[in-house]
Amino acid sequence: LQVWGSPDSLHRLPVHPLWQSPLTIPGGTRQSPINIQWRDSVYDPFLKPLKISYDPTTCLHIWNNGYSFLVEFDDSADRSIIVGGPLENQYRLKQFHFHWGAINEWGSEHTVDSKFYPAELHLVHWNAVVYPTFEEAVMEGNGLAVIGVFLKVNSLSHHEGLQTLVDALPAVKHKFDVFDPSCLIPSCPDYWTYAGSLTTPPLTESVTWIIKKKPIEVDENQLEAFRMLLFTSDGEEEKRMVDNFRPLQPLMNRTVRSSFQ
Ligand SMILES: CCN[C@H]1CN(CCOCC)S(=O)(=O)c2sc(S(N)(=O)=O)cc21
Ligand SMILES: [Zn+2]
Repeated sequence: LQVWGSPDSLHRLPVHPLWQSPLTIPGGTRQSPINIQWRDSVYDPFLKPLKISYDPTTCLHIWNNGYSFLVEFDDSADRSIIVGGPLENQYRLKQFHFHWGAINEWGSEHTVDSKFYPAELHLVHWNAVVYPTFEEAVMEGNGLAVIGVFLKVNSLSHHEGLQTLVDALPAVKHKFDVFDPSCLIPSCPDYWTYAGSLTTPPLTESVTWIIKKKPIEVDENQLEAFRMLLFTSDGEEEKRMVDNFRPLQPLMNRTVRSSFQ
């Protein structure tokens, strides 16, 4: 158990079975997630705005992979891509998924000034300009780019776009016709960026992280719908899918840059 917060608060963060074994990469120097200390981030005026162009018809299906639920996209051509920001090439959208907690006190993977959000969205893209397959890109330092978006609970803000996903959750093996994930990304262009890794096995140090400064707002019922999912499959003793976030990793010799002053 990680003790979080001041001793008197004695918040005890759960360590999910996925992370009970000390899953560390021997010699890892750029692991994720990390705490983003706002005042230590360095404004980089040469960072470009991130350009996002997704084709909603590339959306394939939503499913539960035992770690999260994810929506996968047809990445056989450059139809849903991001370019600009800290990226040297354009990257193709492969999938997006979420991480969340059992309660609203925690759930995100990254923290900002040591504050957790109740959930975090990851939009995963790969460098198809340089690498012939996604599998190869997963192993290379500039192979992946993941956009992180924090979710914040505001009982007055029902998120229309998220509701489309929430409606599909009960039958998670659900065919999707079209879904445009840009509706889940805040319009505010501000982001932090740093060199990191996958936060699940294989934990490869292949991710350029782009963490949006502004969260999206969702309502309590929408987050509760995430917590109804299961880690387990039919016939197994039910285990609710919650707290599927990796513990914070050391910053080591890295600087987090910001696109804003
Ligand atoms: C449960 C496995 N999660 C992996 C699956 N992929 C990598 C492995 O691919 C095998 C060829 S991935 O690149 O889609 C990816 S991104 C993230 S995260 N949380 O860091 O945004 C985790 C994962
Ligand atoms: Zn993730």
